[in-house]
Amino acid sequence: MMPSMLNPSFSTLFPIHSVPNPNRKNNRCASIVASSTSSQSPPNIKDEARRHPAAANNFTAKYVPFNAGLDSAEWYSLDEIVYRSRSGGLLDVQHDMEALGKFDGAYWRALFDSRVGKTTWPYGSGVWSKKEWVLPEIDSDDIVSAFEGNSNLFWAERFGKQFVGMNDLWVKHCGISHTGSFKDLGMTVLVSQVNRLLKMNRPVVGVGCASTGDTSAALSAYCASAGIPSIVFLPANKISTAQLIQPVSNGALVLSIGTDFDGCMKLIREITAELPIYLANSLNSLRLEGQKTAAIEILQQFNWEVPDWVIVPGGNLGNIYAFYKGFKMCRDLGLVERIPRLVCAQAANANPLYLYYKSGWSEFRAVKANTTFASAIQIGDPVSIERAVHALRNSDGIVEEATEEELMDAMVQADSTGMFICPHTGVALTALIKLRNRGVIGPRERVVVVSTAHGLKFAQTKIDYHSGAIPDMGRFANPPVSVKADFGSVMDVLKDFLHNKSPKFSTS
Ligand SMILES: Cc1ncc(COP(=O)(O)O)c(C=O)c1O
Ligand SMILES: N[C@@H](CCOP(=O)(O)O)C(=O)O
Repeated sequence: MMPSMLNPSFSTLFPIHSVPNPNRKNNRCASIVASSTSSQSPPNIKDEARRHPAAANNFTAKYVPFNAGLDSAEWYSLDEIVYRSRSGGLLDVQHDMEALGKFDGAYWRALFDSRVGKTTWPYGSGVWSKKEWVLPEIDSDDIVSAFEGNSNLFWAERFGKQFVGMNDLWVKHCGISHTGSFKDLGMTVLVSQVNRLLKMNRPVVGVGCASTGDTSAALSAYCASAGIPSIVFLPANKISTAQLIQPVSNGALVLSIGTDFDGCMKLIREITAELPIYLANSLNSLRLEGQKTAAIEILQQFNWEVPDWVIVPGGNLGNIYAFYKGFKMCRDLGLVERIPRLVCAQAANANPLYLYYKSGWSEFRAVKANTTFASAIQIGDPVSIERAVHALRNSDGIVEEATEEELMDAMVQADSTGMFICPHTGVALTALIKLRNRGVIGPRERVVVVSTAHGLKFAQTKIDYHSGAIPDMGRFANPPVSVKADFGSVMDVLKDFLHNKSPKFSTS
């Protein structure tokens, strides 16, 4: 690897510029930009980016069969429409690591750090701030972005101390995002590439996915933003109202189909093989290039220190591999020296990976996924099973599962410490509780739990828990108290409450 002294400085190669205020009079940049825009329109951040093109570099990426070596004879340009290898296996996006490795870890750390918190197009996005590692060849003009990523990584102090006896527990809140889940990270990449393909007149009439509610929300939003038709296949009555209204609002063609997610996934694969509809599920390895940036962001937020464990809820199983890939690239390119141990957490009602893990990776069987409150991971035949196994085996990883009561109680307990998490994050927290109880994770280890969606998408599930509507559940319910509208009745309730909270408190 080239020592940093020999490298051109990153600010020479990738200049960072402040963005002019298009409304400001006598804007210094206005006259320069005017030549590239219509005389009527004020300059915007894309115009500004055009004025400062990144220096030419030789970074490239291509599709290869999953797990192929660096010299794979089978490969495809990212401008081809291909989801499977010749043998029908998964694909992976392979970067030119030799070209990237000409710059040392310090260089990449400084470059990525320099882009955080800016509005420079497209680097203000947490995904596109790592553009060279994501889609190095795409023109910045073709990118469709809502400046996703850069999600908060917060210290879960009270949950850590009270429920798992830990002082160094963190939550990476990928649900605080444009459409309320981590899917935005992958969808900005996929839809940007489709935007590019359309400009190249490639045969694409729209983009489609099967979904348990979050992929469809992200797909419809990014497509709507770029004016590209989107089509979503949803299992009827199996996603939350908040998730359903997202693609409806964004103008997608919404098909509510009388099957489960696995049935929808099978259908979309058949349909995209027949019609020029581009497939947006994580079977398409482009998505994972965006999702892997959450792992890079975690390292960055810890000032490039590596946590001991990262726990990720798993369904179709693309994300666990995306995390592995992000961590591995950081290690291979010298940004950090090791990778964390990964835990994939599944709902016991939809646990094919867990069963495979328990069999010592000897026998994989798809299952019929049963209904779970963690509805976005109600998946029995995950498309990325090989990717997940690779990630876990190479990170000394573990698979855990959570029953319905465990995942709901964990969610509610986390909420009681000030979070408002989704049930899938409840699955991940259950895995943490179990691994702490068994002593696998130590009290002083640094753990990151990945929160994958916003709790507001699952408000009804929380209402059902707290109102006692779910049989045999609700140990930690906190239902509203109905009280008559008079001073005495309100005082009675408050005295009772304060006395129970603190027996020392006495109002008599
Ligand atoms: C909220 C949420 N959490 C977790 C997952 C699991 O991610 P993956 O399918 O990549 O395993 C999904 C989607 O599947 C999801 O929507
Ligand atoms: N939870 C997902 C399921 C599909 O996963 P994908 O990553 O393959 O698109 C969803 O929200 O649809």
